Amino acid sequence: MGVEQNGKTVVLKHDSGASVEVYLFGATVTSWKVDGEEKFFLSSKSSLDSSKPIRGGIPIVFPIFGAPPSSPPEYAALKQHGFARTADWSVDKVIMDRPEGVSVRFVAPPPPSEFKHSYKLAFVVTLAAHQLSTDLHIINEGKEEFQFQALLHNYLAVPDAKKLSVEGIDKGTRYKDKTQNFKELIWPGEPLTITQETDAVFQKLETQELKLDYGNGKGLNVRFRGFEDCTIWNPQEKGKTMADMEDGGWERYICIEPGFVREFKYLQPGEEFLGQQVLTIF
Ligand SMILES: O=P(O)(O)OC[C@H]1O[C@H](O)[C@H](O)[C@@H](O)[C@@H]1O
Repeated sequence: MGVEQNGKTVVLKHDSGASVEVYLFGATVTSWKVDGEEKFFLSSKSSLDSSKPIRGGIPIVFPIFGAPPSSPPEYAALKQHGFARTADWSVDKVIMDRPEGVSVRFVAPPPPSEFKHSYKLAFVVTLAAHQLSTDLHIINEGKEEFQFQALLHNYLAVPDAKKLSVEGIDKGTRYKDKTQNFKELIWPGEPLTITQETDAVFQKLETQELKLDYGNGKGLNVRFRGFEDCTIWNPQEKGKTMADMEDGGWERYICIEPGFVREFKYLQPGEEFLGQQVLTIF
C-alpha cells in the first residue's frame, strides 16, 4: 500500500499488488498493473517530456472534445481536446490509503489567461484490487454560466483488437460516425467489433456500462455516471499517419471513452459536475 511521488509521476500501490502510475503532466494515468499485467496501452513513440499530450493511458479531454467549435471565441481559439491534458496538475490530497482502496485527488492549475472562466477542475484516482475508478469534478466558481465538454480518453490494452468485442451499446442508440463525416446513425444493438477504421460518438447511452471482451474469456467492464456519451476509437488507418503511434499500435488497444461530448454541458454558478469512469476486470 502507499502513494509515492517521484518528481513527474505519482504511483499508487494497493495491498493486492495492483499499481497505478499518474503523470502530473495532464494528470494522465499511464499505467495500471494487476497481477503483473498492464491494462493500458502506451505508445512506445509517445513523448513523455511534457512537449505533447501523452499517447496512451487516460488523457483528460476538457473543456472541448475534438476540433474547436467556431464560437464562442475563447473556445474557438483552443487546441483539439482542450488544455487539461497538457496542463501541469498537482497532488491535492491522499484521500484514502487502506485495504479498501488507495485514492489520490489531483487538481488542475488555473486556465490559460485567454480562457476567462473561473472553475475548479479536480481528478480523483482510486485503485482497488481489480478496479480503477477515475472521477472528474468540475465546479463553476464564476458568476456566469460555464459551458464545457469533458471525456476520459482511455486507451485499453487488448491482446488483439481484431478479436475483441464491445457489448452493451443499447439498440437504438444514436451515434455520429466520424469516419463518415459525422453521419448520424442508429446502433442496431449488436456487439461492436473491429473490422475497419472505427471512430464513433455514441450519444446518451441508456445502459452506462460496456463490456470489453478480449475474445479470450478475459476483459473489463467500463461503467460510467455523469458522463452520458461514449466515443469508441480504433485508428486502423489513421494510426499510420500519427507521428506518436507505434507501428501496428491499433491492434493492441481500443479506446472506450466515457464523456459528455454530444453538446456542451452547462453549469450554473456554484454548480458541480461529476463524471465517473469505473474499470473493473473480469
Ligand atoms: O490525436 P488526438 O488529438 O489525441 O485525438 C485522438 C482521437 O480522439 C478521439 O477518440 C476522437 O474521436 C478521434 O477522432 C481522435 O483522432
